[in-house]
Amino acid sequence: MMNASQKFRLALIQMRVCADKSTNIAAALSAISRTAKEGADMVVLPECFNSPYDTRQFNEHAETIPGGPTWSALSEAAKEHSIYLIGGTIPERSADGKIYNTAMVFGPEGNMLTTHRKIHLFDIDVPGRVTFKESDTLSAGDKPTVFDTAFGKIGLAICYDIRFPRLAEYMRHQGAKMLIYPGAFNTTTGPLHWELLLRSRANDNQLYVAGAAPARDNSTGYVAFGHSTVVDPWAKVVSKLEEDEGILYADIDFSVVDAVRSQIPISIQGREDLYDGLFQQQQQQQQQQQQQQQQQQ
Ligand SMILES: NC(=O)CCC(=O)C(=O)O
Repeated sequence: MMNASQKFRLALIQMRVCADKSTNIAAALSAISRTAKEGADMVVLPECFNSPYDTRQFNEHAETIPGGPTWSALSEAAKEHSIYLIGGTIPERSADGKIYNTAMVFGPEGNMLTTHRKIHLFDIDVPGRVTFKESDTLSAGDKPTVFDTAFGKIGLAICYDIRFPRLAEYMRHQGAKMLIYPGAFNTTTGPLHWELLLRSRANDNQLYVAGAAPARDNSTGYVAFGHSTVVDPWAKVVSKLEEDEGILYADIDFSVVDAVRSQIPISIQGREDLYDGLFQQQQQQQQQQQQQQQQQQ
């Protein structure tokens, strides 16, 4: 591990996912071991790396956290290689029988630091292009996640969560210097929105943003876009993969976050006094209009 406290080497694993859970876990472990040999301090797996991204398969692949085979394998890998490991996501079966799309985070001693349950479920319908309804089988999380590392604080959210700027803003206010999104965008929205969203969240919040995706497999029902990407606090893409399997490395320096925030100080220039009043006014006007409409009916 690098010693300078704000600098570290990040690795994103863009792997192919198949229907067999143990094959997926073995592939992840082998890639993690490669990243450790290349000096990675923090490693990120993609969304849904132990199961096909398919609502009909989540139940079969779901496991409890802690205690399931994926949890054990990742905990041991983090400890063996002395890395921070963000275990992409897996379908998690909770004590009350619900299933969540959940990311696990392990520290270099193999201890689980936190989990994040996807807050915004991916329910969209673009006719003839892409229709997906996570809420058919998944439940939504209700807690933003920011965790401490030796390098600084990191915010964690999952794929569709990236479309919601207020969640990112909240994590930034909690001290995050990087946002990590394990994500599986698709070939319809990916080309238009994936990089745009990663760069937008970086630009809005002046921090690093990393998106770790599964590799593309054209034989599956839902075809992932790939293109794992790291963006810096200037909103510049520093490293990006195409659609095939691969590992993306980026050398991160959190002092750049502080530099950008002091050079372009938007976080202290916002006119919250103005917006708060304007939003309240707008809400009052909408309520009045609704009341008038109800009276007229
Ligand atoms: N797995 C997801 O949440 C996909 C999100 C996505 O593709 C989008 O367009 O948003």
